[in-house]
Formats: sequence, structure tokens, C-alpha cells
Amino acid sequence: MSKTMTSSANMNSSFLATCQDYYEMTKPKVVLLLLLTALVGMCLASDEWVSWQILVAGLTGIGFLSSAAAVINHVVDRRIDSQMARTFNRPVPKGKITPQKAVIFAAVLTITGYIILELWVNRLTAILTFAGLLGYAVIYTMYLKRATPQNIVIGGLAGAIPPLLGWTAVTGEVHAHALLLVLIIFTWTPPHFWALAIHREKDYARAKVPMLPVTHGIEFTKTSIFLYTILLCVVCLLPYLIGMTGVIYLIGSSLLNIGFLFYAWKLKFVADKETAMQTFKFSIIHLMVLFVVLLVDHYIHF
Ligand code: HEM
Ligand SMILES: CC(C)=CCC/C(C)=C/CC/C(C)=C/COP(=O)(O)OP(=O)(O)O
Repeated sequence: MSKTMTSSANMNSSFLATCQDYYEMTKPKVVLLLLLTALVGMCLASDEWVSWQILVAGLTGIGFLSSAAAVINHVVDRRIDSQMARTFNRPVPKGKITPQKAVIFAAVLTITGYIILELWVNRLTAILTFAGLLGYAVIYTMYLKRATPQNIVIGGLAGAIPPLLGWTAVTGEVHAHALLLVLIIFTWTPPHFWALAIHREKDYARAKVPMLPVTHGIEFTKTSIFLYTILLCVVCLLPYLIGMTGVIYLIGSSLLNIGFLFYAWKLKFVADKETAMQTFKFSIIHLMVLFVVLLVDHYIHF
């Protein structure tokens, strides 16, 4: 192979590696699940099909602003991230992307996302999505995360907002049913995160982040997870009880909640060293399938 071909192959692979680093900073799997919940908010907002313009522009705008929030989180948390086994390899603490470049990337995503929402969706959705970005990138990351073990309870509101964003994208107004979907994710967040925090307690202690298992101990955190999971089961019943959903949702959500309760119970009373991580992984399946079930229930009436 000639020298020019080798060096252009090297340039291509380093360009791809850099793209991969930028992509990683957007927390793509988290954003994908957020977008699923936004999509469900859109679909449930109306009995008609969502227009393509709202669907594409809405999800792109919400996706860009959520990704921007995740990138800012990478920049602000670079010191903490460099001290934790789970995160030390991230592009900013590893020095693969400079904080300046990451901030420019976040700014481009924010401005583009906001303009898309303002021009092709509506102002209410643009403002609420921007509030979500501020809630996560500024209030949670810069302040709450370092200040109180209730950080993820309060900060969870930002991550819970996407179904409302989807709803307002379609109707232009806030509706109680959309707030109920927000409440489901809001109640789901503590057991979701604290299960992981138990598994990573030493990481958080080393980085001096006041997560619940560090400040109040593992047993207290397990009890909190169990109680929040019971609360989640009650909240998940509400859409059926108020007539917002039908029998498919009742059955689907009940099965999922039994699964989550089983893990939360096992974690509290008969845990082995895998249980916390299993509970965390199940929480993600729970929320994902729950929102798919909401969608199925909406389109297939009994
Ligand atoms: C304040 C609220 C939240 C906190 C503190 C939190 C925390 C975390 C943490 C620390 C991880 C591990 C990431 C990793 O392994 O690098 C994670 C993973 C994840 N979270 Fe959350 N989360 C929150 C809200 C949400 C919300 C609202 C959603 C979606 C609706 C979500 C979806 C996910 C998904 C899909 C993963 C797996 C990501 C992967 O495997 O790469 N989280 N979360
Ligand atoms: C516009 C809008 C809806 C914005 C919200 C977007 C968003 C990306 C929410 C995700 C919540 C999350 C993964 C928190 C973990 O942060 P962490 O810093 O505790 O976790 P880490 O240690 O893995 O970085």
C-alpha cells in the first residue's frame, strides 16, 4: 500500500473515532429512551395520526436539546467522571475532546434544536424543552448533584418531561394526561438510579458525590427503592383508573410492576451482589416496555 493511501486511511479512522467520541457525549441510549417517551406523548395527545412535520421536527428538536444537555453534563462533570471507574474513560476526562470543543458542540445542538422547535413545532414546546435542558445541565448537574442526596429526585423532573414535550408539540397546550405520564417517569427515576448507585457506591464515595448510598447507607437506599417502587405501582395504575387507558395497559403495566417489585423486594431482603445491577437493568426494560404498551393500548381499543 502506498504512503498516501495509508495516511488517508489513518485520517479516516481517526475522524471516525472523533465522531464516535462526540456521539458518546450525547448519551445516545438515554436520549433514545427519552425520545420514545416523547413519541408516546405525541401519539396519546390526539386520536388522529401525528403529522410527519411535527413528528420529525419535534423528535429532532427534543433529541438535539437533550443531547446538548448530556454534552454539558460531560463538561461540567469532567473532574468527577475522571475519578469513577464507570466514567473515567469518557472523551472529556480522557482528553480526547477539549471542554471548549464540547461546549461549542453543545451550543450548536442547542441553537439548532431550539430553532427547529420554534419554526416547525411551537414556542411552548421550544421553551419547555429548553427548560428541561436547564433543569438537567444547570440545576441538576451544576448544583443538586453536588449538594444533596435528593439530587436525582428533584433533578428527575428534567428527565421526566419528554412525554409532556411530545404532547405540547401536537396540541400546543399542557394537559393533565401528559402530566400523569411525567409523574410516572418522575416516580420511576429514584429506583432506576439508586439501584445503580448501590452498585457504584464506592465510586461515588471516592468522587465525593453525595448520592443516597454514600450519605445514608446501602440499607436505607434499598428501603427507599422498595418504597418508591410501591409508589410507582400506584402511579402506574392511575392512567387506567381515570379512563385514560384501557385493559391492555392495565395488564401490561401490572406485569411490569410485578417484575419491578420483585427486584426491589429481592434487593431489600435477599440480595446477592448481582441484584442491584439486575434491578437497574430491569428498570430500563420496565420503562421502555411500559411506554410501548401505552402506545399499543392507544391504537388497539377494547
Ligand atoms: C435524574 C435522573 C436520572 C439519573 C440520575 C440517571 C442516571 C443514570 C446513570 C448514572 C446511568 C448509567 C450510565 C452509564 O452506564 O454510563 C443511566 C443509564 C441509563 N438511563 Fe438513566 N438516569 C436518570 C433518568 C433517566 C431517564 C429519564 C431515562 C429515560 C427516560 C433514563 C434512561 C437511561 C438508560 C436507557 C440508560 C442506559 C444507558 C446505557 O446503557 O448506555 N435515565 N442512568
Ligand atoms: C431537554 C431534556 C429533556 C433534557 C434532559 C436530558 C437528559 C440527558 C436526561 C438524562 C438524565 C441522566 C442520564 C442523568 C444522569 O446524570 P449523571 O451525571 O448523574 O450520570 P453520569 O454519571 O452517567 O454522567
